[in-house]
Amino acid sequence: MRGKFITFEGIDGAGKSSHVEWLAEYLRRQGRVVQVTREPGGTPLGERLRELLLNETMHLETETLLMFAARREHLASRIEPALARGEWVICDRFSDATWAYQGGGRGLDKSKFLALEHWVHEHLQPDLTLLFDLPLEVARERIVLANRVLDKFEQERADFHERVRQAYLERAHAHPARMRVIQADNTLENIREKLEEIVSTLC
Ligand SMILES: Nc1ncnc2c1ncn2[C@@H]1O[C@H](COP(=O)(O)OP(=O)(O)O)[C@@H](O)[C@H]1O
Ligand SMILES: Cc1cn([C@H]2C[C@H](O)[C@@H](COP(=O)(O)OP(=O)(O)O)O2)c(=O)[nH]c1=O
Repeated sequence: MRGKFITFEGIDGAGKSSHVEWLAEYLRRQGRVVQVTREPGGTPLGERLRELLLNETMHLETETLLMFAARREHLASRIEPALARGEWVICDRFSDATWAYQGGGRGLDKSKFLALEHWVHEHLQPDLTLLFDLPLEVARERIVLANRVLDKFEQERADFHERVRQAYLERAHAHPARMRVIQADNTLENIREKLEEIVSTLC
């Protein structure tokens, strides 16, 4: 049987990475074979593109095309084969991030996003997308506390991140069967309980 494809989304500092490995372990304890991966990245070529995407300034369409180029490679060499083998794939960000960051944040024309999405993965969408949502100030505070080096996107102004957040919520509203909004301004424990409940509906 084909495996399940789960993606994590949300603004920077929402807490996605804190739950990705935890969810993988939770599913492994239930006997699933689980791969954890991320975008941009997930393949040797994708990781090289990630370096460029997170550090170099470039034209918005170049940025969008490189995100989808990395995704094409990721799907072909890693995600699709794993799902076909019956494995589950958990991916830290996928196309909803392009919708939110390049579309909402930077103002990419929606029709261009939709054309690329159709080209790159017309027949595949995640089985479940967990959208970590929280007020911008809480996410910012967490990033400051973690003392992490900020990449190109994290260095953007607050209004950029607010547009990203709103674009994610708009997308979740348009795809209620696939996307579940997690109230991420909550304790790790409460969030994990919620994730267990949601994921149990997939099994
Ligand atoms: N529910 C939470 N409550 C408090 N701090 C959290 C919570 N979730 C994550 N953090 C902390 O916030 C920071 C950012 O979390 P992270 O998982 O890296 O976010 P993301 O991957 O979404 O950017 C980390 O230092 C993490 O320990
Ligand atoms: C997948 C993807 C990510 N991004 C951005 C969002 C993030 O700021 C950045 C890298 O994501 P992420 O891996 O979440 O960074 P970190 O490990 O620092 O938490 O790339 C886009 O702008 N578009 C995309 O399509």
